[in-house]
Amino acid sequence: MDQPLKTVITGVSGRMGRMLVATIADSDRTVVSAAVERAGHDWIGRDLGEVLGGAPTGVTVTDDIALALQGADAVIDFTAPAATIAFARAAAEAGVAHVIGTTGMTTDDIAQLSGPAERTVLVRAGNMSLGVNLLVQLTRRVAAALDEDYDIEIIESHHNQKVDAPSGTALMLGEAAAAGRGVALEDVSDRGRDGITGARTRGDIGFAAIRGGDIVGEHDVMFAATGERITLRHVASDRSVFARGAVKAALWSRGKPPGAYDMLDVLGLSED
Ligand SMILES: NC(=O)C1=CN([C@@H]2O[C@H](COP(=O)(O)OP(=O)(O)OC[C@H]3O[C@@H](n4cnc5c(N)ncnc54)[C@H](O)[C@@H]3O)[C@@H](O)[C@H]2O)C=CC1
Ligand SMILES: O=C(O)C1=N[C@H](C(=O)O)C[C@H](O)C1
Repeated sequence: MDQPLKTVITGVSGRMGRMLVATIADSDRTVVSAAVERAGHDWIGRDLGEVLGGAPTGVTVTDDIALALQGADAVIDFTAPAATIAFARAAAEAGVAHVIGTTGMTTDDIAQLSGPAERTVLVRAGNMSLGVNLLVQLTRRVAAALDEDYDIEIIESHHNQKVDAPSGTALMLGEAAAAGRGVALEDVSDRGRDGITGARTRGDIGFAAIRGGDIVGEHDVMFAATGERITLRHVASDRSVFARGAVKAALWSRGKPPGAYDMLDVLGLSED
């Protein structure tokens, strides 16, 4: 068997960072080799196990990404767009695979990942769960089978701490629906209805975002026509589905050539 994958976790005190530490602790194929938080965070300089309320692990939380990447095989990154761009450059420099779950990235942010992806393996997805990635493929197929008599609406629901909208998953589903229809999402996307909006434009793909309580992540893709409605739905009730997908992507990265990949590649669901 291969040596356990030496994995760096960024944003380690966050909702996903903590879930990743727990997921890796349950695996004999990966170990946390370093843990990163933002400068000034009160976990910096402290033992990861102790700040999580357990036994010491020997991993000291750091804000120095270059140091954290030394000798590592992969970095799993669920943080924020500016941090992720900086980490992509550092991972490319260190030749370490970069698994990105961060959402809310603009087109310009994403363009800044193409240089790093020429130098290392970069896997990025707005949702790392198997279920959502299957839903992406189903959405593309249903959109291809139906014409514009079926209005496509994407409704996402998340917890009250989420900072970006529409969710990364909603945008993945929108891209899939647009691809199924053979159009560019940017040409048909309707993201901000408020006031006297006028009637719906035929062919648009609409987005709606709900924020409340501790909702982990729910996504509906609705195809609404006169007289009938089809809804494809995914409900995440536990963040472990995202963490398991991210760890799978990190393990998959081993030995792969540099390039930009997504979870469809990792899961073998890519149809292109
Ligand atoms: N692709 C997927 O499957 C999923 C993606 N996400 C996305 O992951 C991101 C994080 O989500 P949560 O864990 O819920 O957020 P969170 O706010 O709980 O955690 C983010 C963490 O990143 C840290 N951070 C920010 N800037 C940093 C920097 N420069 N260096 C080091 N650490 C830094 C913060 O201090 C915080 O601990 C969001 O963009 C979210 O949408 C969340 C769940 C699943
Ligand atoms: O912020 C979250 O929590 C989530 N973010 C991702 C997204 O933006 O789609 C994935 C998941 O839905 C949870």
